Order: sequence, then structure tokens, then C-alpha cells
Amino acid sequence: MAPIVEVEGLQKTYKGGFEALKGVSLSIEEGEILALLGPNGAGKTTLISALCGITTPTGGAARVGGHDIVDDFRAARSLIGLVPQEVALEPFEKVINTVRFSRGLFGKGRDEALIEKILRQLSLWDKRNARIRELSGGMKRRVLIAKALCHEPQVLFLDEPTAGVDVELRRDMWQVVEELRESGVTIILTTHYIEEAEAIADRIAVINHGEILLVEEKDTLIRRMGRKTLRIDLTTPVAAVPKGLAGYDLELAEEGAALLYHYDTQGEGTGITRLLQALAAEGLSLSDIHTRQSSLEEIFVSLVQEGAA
Ligand SMILES: Nc1ncnc2c1ncn2[C@@H]1O[C@H](COP(=O)(O)OP(=O)(O)OP(=O)(O)O)[C@@H](O)[C@H]1O
Repeated sequence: MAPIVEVEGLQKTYKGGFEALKGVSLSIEEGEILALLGPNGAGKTTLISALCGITTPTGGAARVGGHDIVDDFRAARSLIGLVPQEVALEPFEKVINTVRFSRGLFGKGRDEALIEKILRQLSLWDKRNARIRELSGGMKRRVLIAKALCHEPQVLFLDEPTAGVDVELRRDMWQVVEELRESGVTIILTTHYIEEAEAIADRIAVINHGEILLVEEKDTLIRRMGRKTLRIDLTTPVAAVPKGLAGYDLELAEEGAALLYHYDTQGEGTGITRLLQALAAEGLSLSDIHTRQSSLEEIFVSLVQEGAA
């Protein structure tokens, strides 16, 4: 099956010469949730804006549902829902009218049953007659999602959906995103919260300085990073890793006062019990042990730093 979003060598050079996208290529499969991670200024919003026709790319091409985003803009755009980063809603308008109006903007006829379904899905039905200004920040974000969904898009872009919202609401939003995916919508979200990507994405793309550094299945990435380090503090420092421990992936640290043991959390058994027995057999005594997990956050930071080097 062809990907629903295909991006090939997409470039955006702003007036003044700044290259915000330097040939981005990416394929997004129907029904997946892709998280686009990147530091401030990486090009996330520019990429989304180009795909949604808000900004015109200066090179490369992209298609949504097979429609070119420039030559066949209307057809491509009709398949897309966009939830922008900033809440821009008419404060005195009623929730339901705001959503109806958005549908009208896409030239779609009235469909009250659909609007009711969307408002119910987003737990906004009870608030349908409330004015926007009476809503909490989290509800306003839900209204933005309702607006983005009301013309029945197949692809939904969420630009920082949970920026500045509290933990509880963030979890609610994740639930909403999962439900949308279950209803068949493909979702691309940008986020600064690595745990958000960890919680809901199927695949993770990392972008920095206008270039995609990595696109990988989340589970593979986490497995790849699922390494832990056990630090063993020795009572008496050693000059080298004792020969009897050569079979273990050990590293000398703290000038011989500690040993670092790297192991895979996803593997069968960690080997720690055997290692501790081997240490005792070598006559080494321990003053302390600690473990440290490498996280998605660390991989992300190191990728971004490598890119900057
Ligand atoms: N209209 C513009 N004219 C010139 N430069 C721009 C314009 N819009 C964005 N840029 C620059 O392009 C780069 C990418 O910006 P973009 O908004 O895509 O980043 P982002 O990854 O979404 O960042 P953030 O996480 O801060 O939202 C930034 O350096 C930004 O200053």
C-alpha cells in the first residue's frame, strides 16, 4: 500500500536565505502515529506548514493521498486536518458554531450528526453551547482538534498538542489521539515531550537543522536504547579489569575505583548474579552498586548534539 504522506527532498529556504528544510524525505503509512521530535527551530512547524499548504516549499515534492501538495493543493488539503500550536479561537463564539464554521470553510455541507459525534468523542458535547472564552485551556485545545476533524480528514497534524498543559490533561489528550487513530486517522505530531512520543507514537522521526536524523519504529528504538549500566564501586581500586572477568562487558571507571557493566534490559537475564559471583571469586569487594537506564531522552540529546557537531 502506498504511504498516505510522501515527502521527497522537501526544501524551504525563507526569504533572506535561511534554509529551514534541507531536503527532507519521509514516508508516513496510513493509520500510524508518527512523532516528529526536534529542538526549537529544527524545522518541525515549517515541515507541517509546507504539507498543509501554509508555506510554499522551495524545492522537492510531497504528496498527501497521492495528491501533490502544490499542484493539487485543494485535493491534498481536503485530506488534512491541522491542529496548530497556538490557540486562535473566537472568544465569544459558541463551541458548536466554531466547529460548524470550520466544516463550511472546506466547502462541506452541514452534517450535524458528524459534529455531534466529534464533540462527543472529544468530551465537548456538554459544552457545545458554551462560549469559547468560558472554556479551560485544555478544552480549547480539544475545540482545535474538533475544528481540525470536522471536514473528515484522513491525516491529522498536531503541532505541540500538549505544550503547557498539565500532566492529567496530557494523558487525556493521549487517549484522544489513540481513539482517533483507532477510528482510522493517520496522525503526525510534533512534541518536545519525549515521554509523549514514548507513550503514543508508533514511529519516531528526529529532525534538526532542517534535516531528518532518524526515523525508526519506537519499539526498535527503545530496544536499541534499552541498555542499562550497572556501576560497581570497589572497596579497593584495581589497575585493570581482572582477567577472570574478561568475559563480561566491563569498563574501568573512577581511576579503577569502579567498574561499569553494560547490559541489555530486553535480553534474557542480565547476567548480574553471575557477575557478582565472579567478582567475589576474584576477591573483589564492593562498597556500593547503582544502575542507570539510557533513555529516549538521552538518545535524542546525543543525536541532536552529533548533528550540531
Ligand atoms: N517566516 C520565516 N522567515 C524566516 N525564517 C523563519 C520563518 N519561519 C521560521 N523561520 C526559521 O526557520 C527555522 C525553523 O522554524 P520552525 O518554526 O519550523 O521550527 P520548529 O522546529 O517548529 O521549532 P519550535 O519547536 O520552536 O516550534 C527557525 O530557525 C526559524 O527561525
